Amino acid sequence: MKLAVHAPGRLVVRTTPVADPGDLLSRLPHPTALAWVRHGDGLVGWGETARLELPGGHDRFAAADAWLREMFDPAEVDDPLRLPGTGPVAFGSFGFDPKSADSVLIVPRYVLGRRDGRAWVTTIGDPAEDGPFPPLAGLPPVAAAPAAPGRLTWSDGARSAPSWEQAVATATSRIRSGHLGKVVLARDLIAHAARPIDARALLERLAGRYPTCYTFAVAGLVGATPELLIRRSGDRVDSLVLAGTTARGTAPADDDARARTLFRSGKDREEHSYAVDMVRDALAPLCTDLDVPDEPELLRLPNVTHLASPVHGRLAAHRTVLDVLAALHPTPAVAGTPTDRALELIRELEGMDRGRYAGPVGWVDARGDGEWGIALRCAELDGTRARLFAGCGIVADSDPAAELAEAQNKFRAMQYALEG
Ligand SMILES: C=C(O[C@H]1C=CC=C(C(=O)O)[C@@H]1O)C(=O)O
Repeated sequence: MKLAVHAPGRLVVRTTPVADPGDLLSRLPHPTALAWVRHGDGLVGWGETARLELPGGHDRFAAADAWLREMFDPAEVDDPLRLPGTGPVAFGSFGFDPKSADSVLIVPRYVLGRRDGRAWVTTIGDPAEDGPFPPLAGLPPVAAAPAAPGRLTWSDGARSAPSWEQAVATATSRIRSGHLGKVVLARDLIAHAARPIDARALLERLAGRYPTCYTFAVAGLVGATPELLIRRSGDRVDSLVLAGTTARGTAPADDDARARTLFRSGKDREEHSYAVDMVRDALAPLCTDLDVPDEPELLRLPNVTHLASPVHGRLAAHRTVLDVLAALHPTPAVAGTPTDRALELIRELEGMDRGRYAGPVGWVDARGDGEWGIALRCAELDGTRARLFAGCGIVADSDPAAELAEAQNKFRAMQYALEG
């Protein structure tokens, strides 16, 4: 089922410790950036040693895992650090819908990483194809500042605001009639820029304003997501389940009042509990210990406050991060409950293909460690065009106008990144 656009022979991989690089993103030499950064730590990559584009299907995670193992298992690896993210890695971004053909994995030629005070560069190549392959001798230089996209004009995506509100109203009536419990409906918005959009300019702005989020770029999908779908480090797994949202207040007292209202809101707690229950049910069979909080906490971001449940577990047997995310995706934070009915309603009501928005995005290494978020607060870049996405969980009591306002607030992360 797989279509390998470019797969090399035997890889030679060298990881070398380096001095603290400072801002990882500033060292990306081209606009075709790969990135996964939070609080300054993470991985950035450039160049392309191998690429896999996958058609749709529920088995796309297993196919990706098998392809990586075929390539990474026989690799000649020199990795004195042996940390999550050292040695060979792939960045990836999967289509949201199992019917979508948009999933992509990229093994970069160069990776620069930092984790807990240690930094490294990794060179990944195929000497048979590339000739003698020079590893990076040290830190790559700081690149010239990327150009901003310039003047922007905006247009609706698949649905205008009133048409999307109508879709939300239809969803609430289906939910009230007992057809399903929750569905997440999204809309898209198009930005047209004066100049080709350089992902690096957006990444810098997002990482500066949203340091607690995971700022990412994979094959033109760029964003800063607050939602960690799964992190695997050895037998430990962590997830941060988000669902339930309010706008930030204009002053501290107003902000606190909004946060309290969110915390007590039956509608938002219902939205949240669908997501937490599903993550618990998906992880429980895979874990010996699983810690799921009884009550959510509040996660405050510059544009919105979310209900958040941090989940931690220990894997019972060897599973790669891709095995675990296959069990989790799509959660009710982005699809709904029950999943199949929610997916059908999304296809019927959104009037668009989500592509990789709301799909898993992140990285995986040869040991099966990795970090994957849900691709939210993001845009798909194509030359001078950016397609932004935002979605909202809909339950029986959802109000279309309030959901539209919530989607506008979620768009603000990428609007800020583009507009500065
Ligand atoms: C679907 C999105 O957000 C999800 C994550 C957090 C809160 C959500 C909500 O309150 O609706 C959504 O479930 C999005 O940002 O596009």
